[in-house]
Amino acid sequence: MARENRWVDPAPLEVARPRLPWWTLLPWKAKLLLAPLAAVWVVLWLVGRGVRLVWFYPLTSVLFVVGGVAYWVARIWVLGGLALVVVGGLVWWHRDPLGFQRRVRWLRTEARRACLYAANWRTVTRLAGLTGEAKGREYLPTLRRTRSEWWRDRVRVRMIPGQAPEQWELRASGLAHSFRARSCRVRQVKPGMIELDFGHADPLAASLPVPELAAADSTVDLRRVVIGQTETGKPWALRLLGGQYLGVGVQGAGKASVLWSLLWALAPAIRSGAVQVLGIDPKGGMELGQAPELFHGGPVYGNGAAAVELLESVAEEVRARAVRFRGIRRGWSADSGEPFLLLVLDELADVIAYQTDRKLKERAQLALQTITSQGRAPGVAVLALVQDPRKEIVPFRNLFTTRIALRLDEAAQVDMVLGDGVRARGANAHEIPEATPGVAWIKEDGKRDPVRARAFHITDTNIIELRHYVTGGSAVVLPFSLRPDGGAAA
Ligand SMILES: Nc1ncnc2c1ncn2[C@@H]1O[C@H](COP(=O)(O)OP(=O)(O)OP(=O)(O)O)[C@@H](O)[C@H]1O
Repeated sequence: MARENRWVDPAPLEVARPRLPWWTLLPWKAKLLLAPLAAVWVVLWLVGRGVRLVWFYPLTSVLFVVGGVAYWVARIWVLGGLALVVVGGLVWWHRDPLGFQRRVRWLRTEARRACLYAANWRTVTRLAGLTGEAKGREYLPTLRRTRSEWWRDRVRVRMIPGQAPEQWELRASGLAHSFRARSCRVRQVKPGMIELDFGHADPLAASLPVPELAAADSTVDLRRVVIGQTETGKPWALRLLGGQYLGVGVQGAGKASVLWSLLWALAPAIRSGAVQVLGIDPKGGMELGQAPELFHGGPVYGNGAAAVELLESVAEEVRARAVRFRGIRRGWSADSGEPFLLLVLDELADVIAYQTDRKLKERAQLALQTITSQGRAPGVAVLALVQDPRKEIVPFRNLFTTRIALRLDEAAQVDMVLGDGVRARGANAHEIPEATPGVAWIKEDGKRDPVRARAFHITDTNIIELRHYVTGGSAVVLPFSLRPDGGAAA
């Protein structure tokens, strides 16, 4: 019974009929007339493919043509020369792989394009769901220019219509795995065009020794204070004039190196009095107490009334300067005759969140909000460091124009510090290895893409050198065991 009811395919051998191109249906006379046009089109298409090939593989094309001509003229010598070049290249690569990769960038670019990206592009984009289909036609994102550096490949992509960079950001991890990279970041180049950054190595893996202190009579450009290096090898510069900085990182993330690198770069201006640094160190002086001479009037140790009063006095100065500048100048400049003020808060949470005295806590929050929101024009900047970025701890994170995420514990913390969507653009501060303190992701207001950089490594010896520099050699540095407070002050 069951057998009789079984469904039988009425046309088991019927397959999808192939769709013939429209021109095959034309009468033969029309085909004859259109034949020369079709021939011209085919030739133009071939020329276009050739030009494209030369554009993407210039070196290989030149070598191919020159090699072919030379081989035709003098066979044996060319073969010998070629063998020598190959063996020489292999020896160089074996002895100095990094130098080889740095110098022979063009070769690497073309080899990686041909063997990795062009070879797998279609399959990977299809499997990653980055292709599209409309009216029976498949749309593929186009692989454009590629550039290989020793630590990353930059791959430009023309997206298909209707696609957004965010769709690529969602697939970034899968793309990295498919193209055998450690990471993949998506950058927007122009409408419809993105650049994928496939990282293979960390250019910030080695710590950066601090440069020599600038000559005492040199001027410091407060719009460009260099405190380290970005992953592309450019200086990591802070725009102190008009900027408010929040640095967040777990214990040992290297927050102090951001602070000391900044003071190091400002040293000539601190020495001349053009910049006055005010400091609060709630950890009893463990950090700022290493160089108290750098701070105008000495740092305040602790988070009590003295710390809050200092904050309030800076807030008052912000208001007073605004009144003094009114109608005379739009913002602070060196010729105003007033020093630029930099307020350094080593552990912000201790001052504005962990206060047991509620009144002090409110006063501290109010003063700091005034400074960060109004300090730009009167020439007052803040560098605040904190371990915990939660809203309950720093309720006014958005008042800091630049946020620096050093190593963090969780992905959610990255969003809290850098803002929504920045992590999707590659800023994985929670993945910074413990072995690279001082590495950070930086997000500046008004700039779409975050930057990855590392601060200079400032040692205890450097800090002593800095103290002598700023005091003109009069700093008294006691050996650790002789310090009255067990190491904090001199
Ligand atoms: N930029 C850097 N390059 C290399 N090493 C660094 C750098 N910054 C810090 N370190 C090293 O990492 C360790 C911890 O650094 P640091 O004290 O600056 O961290 P932190 O975030 O301030 O920690 P904490 O919150 O406990 O004060 C130190 O041993 C220091 O020498």
